[in-house]
Amino acid sequence: MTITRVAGNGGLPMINVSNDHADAVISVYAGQVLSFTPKGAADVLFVSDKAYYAEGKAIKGGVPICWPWFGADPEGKGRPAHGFMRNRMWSEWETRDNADGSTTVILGVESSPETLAIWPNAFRLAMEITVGKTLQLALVTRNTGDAAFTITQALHTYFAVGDIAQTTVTGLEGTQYLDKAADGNGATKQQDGAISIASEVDRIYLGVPAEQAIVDGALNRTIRITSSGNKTAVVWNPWAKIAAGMADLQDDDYTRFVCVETTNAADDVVSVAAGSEFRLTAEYSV
Ligand SMILES: O=P(O)(O)OC[C@H]1O[C@@H](O)[C@H](O)[C@@H](O)[C@@H]1O
Repeated sequence: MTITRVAGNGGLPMINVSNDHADAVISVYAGQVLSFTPKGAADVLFVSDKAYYAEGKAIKGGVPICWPWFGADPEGKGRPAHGFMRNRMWSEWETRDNADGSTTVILGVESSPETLAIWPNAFRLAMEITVGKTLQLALVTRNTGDAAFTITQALHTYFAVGDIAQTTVTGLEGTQYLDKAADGNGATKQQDGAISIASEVDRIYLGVPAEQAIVDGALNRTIRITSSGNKTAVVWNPWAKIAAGMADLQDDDYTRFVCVETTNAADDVVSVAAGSEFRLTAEYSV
């Protein structure tokens, strides 16, 4: 038995996965992976001890899903930042054990009169999660309507680090980025060397390669990220002042995580034709 269904924090439905390779906690609410712990290793993901576990609120940590838009409402209608999937109940669609000892859980949401009132497009959104030696994620958008629609999106992953001051993000050297912590609409800047974080960092990297790494000198480990379907990636750490203003973070939590997000953001807008699907994938290994 690799899967146990439990009432998790706040009574939210969660799936615990435990197999020969790893343990994981997956919240059906928000379609969100909260923990991925390869056997013998520390958790790859960070979740705030002050996270909210309540309908209508986003859980601070793990792998929140931003969909069908990343960041502010693209139409300026006052709808919530990062879309409306990270704060609603999803459904369990499928679970299976695979021949290589990994376990797959598929969660999903289909459009309903309620979602159509927020965003007028028919869809079927699936989050495919495979827990094995690595954590494999696929966010699959199917257009079930009769006209194309566009989306931006993110796997807004909070990676656990031992100490942000001893952490660098590699793989984005030489790429251009939009600096949201300065003037996100200004000219792009070029990444010079590995990214080290010593103040607020909120950047959309453009034209990114398929691999990045988080090199953690405190935990003495490297987390590798391999992605597909994205031309952009976001690196975010709020640093002290913004973290202190977030009720669902402890003041010093900013030292314990970095978000390296696989995204379709900024001008990386995806058009999904009627009847077709789009896959955004990421794989994490340590
Ligand atoms: O606090 P939220 O809504 O979860 O967003 C967190 C951050 O998410 C990042 O992806 C954005 O680039 C930041 O601008 C934002 O502050």
